[in-house]
Amino acid sequence: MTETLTIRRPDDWHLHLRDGAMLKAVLPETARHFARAIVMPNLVPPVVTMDDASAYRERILKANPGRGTFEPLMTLYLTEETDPDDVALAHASGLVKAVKLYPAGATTNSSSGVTDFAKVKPVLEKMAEIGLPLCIHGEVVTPDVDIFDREKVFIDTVLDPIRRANPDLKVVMEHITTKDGADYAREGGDKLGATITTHHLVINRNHILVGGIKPHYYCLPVAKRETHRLALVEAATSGDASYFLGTDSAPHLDGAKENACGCAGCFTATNTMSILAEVFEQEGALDKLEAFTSINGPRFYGLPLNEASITLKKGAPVQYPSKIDTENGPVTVFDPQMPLHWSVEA
Ligand SMILES: NC(=O)N[C@@H](CC(=O)O)C(=O)O
Ligand SMILES: [Zn+2]
Ligand SMILES: [Zn+2]
Repeated sequence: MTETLTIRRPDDWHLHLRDGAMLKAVLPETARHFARAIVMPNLVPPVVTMDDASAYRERILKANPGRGTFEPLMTLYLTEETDPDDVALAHASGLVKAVKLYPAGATTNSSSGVTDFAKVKPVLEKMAEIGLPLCIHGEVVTPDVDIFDREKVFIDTVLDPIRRANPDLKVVMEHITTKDGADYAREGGDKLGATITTHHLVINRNHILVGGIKPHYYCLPVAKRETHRLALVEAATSGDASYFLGTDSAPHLDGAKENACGCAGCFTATNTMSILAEVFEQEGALDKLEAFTSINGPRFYGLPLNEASITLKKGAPVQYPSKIDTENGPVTVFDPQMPLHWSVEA
């Protein structure tokens, strides 16, 4: 007997598509299975204004010829100079679905991010007023805070004060990696959501460091100890409306990862749905997969659920490429170190 699972077509609520040759190479990997994605604005230079977002959206659509209906949901990169009126206009036009807050220096291409939170107060107030969500990379960058504690300290010292000062602001805690993050999101009411990545459901910090350093498992926020991974699995598979998929699929050329100063990001677009089905099945929670990938996200963002569906089929271990090629070199696909039995039917 073949087992199949049909769910609404999934969306990715946190995705890096990059630009140019990389965009061309990675976009089909997402468009194959996903209907929509919240596209991260951390290009070089970043996507700051409505005009930037509009031009970037055109480049994405052009890179996806004849591949159906993939819809990029655009975001703006919050800087200390961001103009609240430009944000409001971008939202009103329907172009922009969220604003992204990077603490300056926290992650890849975050140097134009925020250091002085007082400077972005007018933008946050405007966003609360118009109902535009703020997506947050939640890590402090102060050198005295241990990298494994950056998320928890951020919640206590930055996120909670922001939310108290702006109780109507919709906030997404991006790529949570701790039990503290999962608990805070669950208790935060309907104005607070959290994305969970594919890779943080699979790896803990041992995968990065035991038996030699594994650059393809290095991402930010860095994977934490096993107790935290288990809390994330529990959260994602619970069906709780606070949690939704944001793969944070973040391609870098192999040469930039396999490097004395390797950059952060795991590329999971290619095998995400197979990995998630495997993880949810192991938890006896396949019936909760659709909530995580296809329902909780659009509900939070106030967008319609996808009417189209995908069917996953269980069988012999799935074959997927270990790398995808770009004009500038290969990008390694995330290796979950376990056989995957669920494939997405074409
Ligand atoms: N997650 C990562 O490790 N890297 C992301 C940036 C981010 O999402 O923080 C990237 O753009 O490469
Ligand atoms: Zn991030
Ligand atoms: Zn990201």
